[in-house]
Amino acid sequence: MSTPAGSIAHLAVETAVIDDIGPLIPLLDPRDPLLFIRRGQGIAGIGEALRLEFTGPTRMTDAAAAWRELLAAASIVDPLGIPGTGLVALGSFAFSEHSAATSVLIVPSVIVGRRNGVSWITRVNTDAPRPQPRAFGAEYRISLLPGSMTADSFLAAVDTALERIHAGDVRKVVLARDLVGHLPEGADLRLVLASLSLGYPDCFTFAVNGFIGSSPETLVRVDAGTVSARVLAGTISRGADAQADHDAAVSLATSTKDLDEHQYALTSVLTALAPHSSTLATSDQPFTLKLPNLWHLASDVAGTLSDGSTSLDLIAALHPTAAVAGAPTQAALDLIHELEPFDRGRYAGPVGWVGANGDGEWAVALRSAHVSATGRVTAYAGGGIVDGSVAARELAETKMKFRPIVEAFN
Ligand SMILES: C=C(O[C@H]1C=CC=C(C(=O)O)[C@@H]1O)C(=O)O
Repeated sequence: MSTPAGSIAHLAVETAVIDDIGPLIPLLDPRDPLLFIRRGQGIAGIGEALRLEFTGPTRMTDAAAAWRELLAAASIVDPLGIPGTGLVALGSFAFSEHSAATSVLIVPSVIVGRRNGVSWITRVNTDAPRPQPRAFGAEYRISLLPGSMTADSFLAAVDTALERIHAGDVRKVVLARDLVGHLPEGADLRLVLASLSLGYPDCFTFAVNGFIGSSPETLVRVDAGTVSARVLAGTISRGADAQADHDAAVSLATSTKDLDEHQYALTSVLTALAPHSSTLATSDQPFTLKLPNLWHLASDVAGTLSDGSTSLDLIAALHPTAAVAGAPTQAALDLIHELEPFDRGRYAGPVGWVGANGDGEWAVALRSAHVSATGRVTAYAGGGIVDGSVAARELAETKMKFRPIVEAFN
């Protein structure tokens, strides 16, 4: 059951164009940053005008309903009307309906953004001045060490998953493991965000309510009546030189095991979006997406929205895709619950933003870490297990996927 923490307030929202805002990360709160950017474009939030909290199986549909209610009571001046201007909430949702983690929509008091050379500021119930960059705090390094799922227990869990696949209980299941560490007193989280956005510019670097990361996967984007997604599943390490790198990409693109793993994820996205969109299209074959740490099999999906769904309605319809759960979905979720000794929290859930017209951009929260109020850091990475998977290779794959977060904290 979801429980919005605050009553739906009246929000007075005003967006204005400003001179180039410059880098967004130095403007953020060092300990409680709010951010969603890719290639330096996107939005940053300072302060909180409103926070809505949700839990349980209806956390996303409740958020969609609360957002509609909020909009009806808001007055919005938005001369720009481009993605990210006007009333915007940043959000992050728990992976599991059983999670103890709270899902949130946060309307910042001040939002600054940049897109296609245009910078803007949005003020919500405030006449606060334009935020100024603040010097970064002292550099720090922390080690992230195995948490409740050790390497050995991960190997055993993958073998159990393979037995269940061979028994016909499930066709694909995504298993993750955790790494933990502790921040020094007063640590500036913007240093981690700066490192992620510099190292992984093509990923969505995000920070919402103590949850940070850099995800390559677009769960859904809704923009002026169009809907799109980038589905990822299937992974191989980058080669040590140009030839080995090329060979790695070719071997991924022709691997039956990875193509199967990818197809489950793609089918789950197409099935979830079909009732909401016409002209839904994707390529015949996935392409290989190059990231600094690995190659992924990727499919871009695009269509026209046919039923006026908001981006929040669509994350509710899509989550969890087979890129982070498996197939069939419920059997995979049950197996994840059985084999993973932790609550995923908001790892692998939707993270992104929604605007006043319901448009928005949501990533699958991968390559991420939760930072608790006491400074405990918990990072997660997982991989899809299908017939043909090998436990030791899956463990190596999680190491590759941890690299962005491990290196950003180190
Ligand atoms: C579950 C994760 O990645 C997913 C997304 C891309 C590729 C994946 C894979 O090849 O297993 C996973 O489905 C993760 O990064 O923790």
